[in-house]
Amino acid sequence: MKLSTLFRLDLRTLILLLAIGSALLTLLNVFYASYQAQHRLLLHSTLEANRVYATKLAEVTNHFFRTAWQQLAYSTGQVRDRLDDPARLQQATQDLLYQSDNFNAVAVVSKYGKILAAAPFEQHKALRLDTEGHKAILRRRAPLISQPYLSADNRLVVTLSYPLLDSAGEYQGYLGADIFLTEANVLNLLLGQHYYQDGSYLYVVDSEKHLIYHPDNTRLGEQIEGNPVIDSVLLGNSGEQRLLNSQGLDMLAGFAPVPLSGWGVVAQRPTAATLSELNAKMRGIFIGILPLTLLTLPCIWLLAALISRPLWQLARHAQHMDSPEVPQQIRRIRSWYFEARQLRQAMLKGIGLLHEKITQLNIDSLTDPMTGLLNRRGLQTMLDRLGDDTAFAVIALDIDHFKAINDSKGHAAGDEVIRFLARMMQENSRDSDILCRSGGEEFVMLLPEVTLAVASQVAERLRRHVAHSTPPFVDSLTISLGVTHHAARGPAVRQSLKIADAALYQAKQAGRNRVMVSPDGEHFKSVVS
Ligand SMILES: Nc1nc2c(ncn2[C@@H]2O[C@H](COP(=O)(O)OP(=O)(O)OP(=O)(O)O)[C@@H](O)[C@H]2O)c(=O)[nH]1
Repeated sequence: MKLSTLFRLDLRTLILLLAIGSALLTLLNVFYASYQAQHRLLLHSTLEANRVYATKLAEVTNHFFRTAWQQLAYSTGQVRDRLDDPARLQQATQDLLYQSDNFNAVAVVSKYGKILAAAPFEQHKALRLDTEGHKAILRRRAPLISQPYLSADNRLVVTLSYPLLDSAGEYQGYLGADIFLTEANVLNLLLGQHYYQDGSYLYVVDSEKHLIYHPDNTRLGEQIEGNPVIDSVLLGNSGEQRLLNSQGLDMLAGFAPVPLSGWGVVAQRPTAATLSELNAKMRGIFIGILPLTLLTLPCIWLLAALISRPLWQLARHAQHMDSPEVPQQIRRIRSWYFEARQLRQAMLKGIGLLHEKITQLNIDSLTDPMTGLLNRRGLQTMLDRLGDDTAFAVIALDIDHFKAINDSKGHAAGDEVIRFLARMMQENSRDSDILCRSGGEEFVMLLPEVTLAVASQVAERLRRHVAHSTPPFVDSLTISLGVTHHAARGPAVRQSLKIADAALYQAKQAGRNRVMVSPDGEHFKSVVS
């Protein structure tokens, strides 16, 4: 089955579909484009915000280390050359611990690894530290920030140390300040201000990719592999990146290094959380414009219907252009815009020409071209129109000795004489009479609603006029006529025509130039004027 038959689309449906379809498509297009633009903008702004935030916190942390070392440096000045004064050492450690919230524990350690003073854990005094971290501090003899390590009492700790030199510049040990990563500490204070409710969070890694700070405390100390952002920040880079993190989550991350500690700060937000906000917003917009859209669609529908209506009506009438009522119906179509008006005018003109042509063809097919009288087909058509209910008189007539005219004056002259007689017939008849050239020089006249007596007078008058006329090419012209009457609902018309012919024959036989009347084909009577 053809597609066109399956979907019988007329112009009106097509315009409606096109108008509503393009309106909806435009709407969807605008909606999609704005979604895409918002999507790009949101991802970009989230990445940018995270980068700025990570950079800020990295700077704050770096600044903290600088001031912490200054604090340690100041305190080492207090205890230098007094390592043999336990009370003084103890006082200095306590002062360092309590003058700020920066450290969870402070200790003075001798160059042999022995704790000379400790706060708040005074009982640790005289302990010897032999962890790798402390050995490294003693070996390096420089301000250091340790890797996170498990302390003797099972705490995850980072130690900031500052070397203790006597007045001669001789290395005596170090002043160490611990930050307990799993308990309340300065890093929590610095980093914990982050706003977590929108799904974003912050974490810090040390130079060996251990988590030093993370909202999930249980992950502290965990070493993270396979995270491109961590790899980048530990190379000293700062920036922003969309990535799949070590747990396979799509993240929007900003990152920045902490130069003094070699740590990296990463602020990130799950992409899904970011986009869900956008989706909710777009849903809101969609719901917001929905009423207007629903209101617009009927308007578009109405407009499309108004535009298509005249075209649709014109197309419908075009299917019946030959019908006589169509021009009137087309004139009534309200063509309210230029193109429809032009189309209507063109159709009316076309239909007018068509009807003219049809009428002309009809006339041609029923008319004798030489005389303009009806031909045999025309006569039959008129008889059909009269029908059975109309009575009429029949006059059959014929030019006398026409052959002689033809022979002596020529065929063209004979034609001219025939035309002359046709004009005489027209002049001697009424509009309601039916005049026909039934053969070469033979004619028939039907006189509707006319009695035999009147028809006899008409025939006689015509005969007289012809006989007294001045015909072309010949000196005189006479005709013979046979008259009869056809009654309503009478015998067949053919029969009446035969009777008129018979009467004509009798007129010829009786000497021509006369009228012979016969009511029945058996009795004939010559008309005398
Ligand atoms: N010029 C011309 N002659 C025609 C036409 N049709 C028929 N004729 C001629 O008309 C003549 C008719 O001749 P006939 O039938 O013998 O009749 P007639 O000479 O009129 O003699 P009657 O009728 O007995 O008086 C013939 O010569 C036809 O050729 C026509 O259209 N034009």
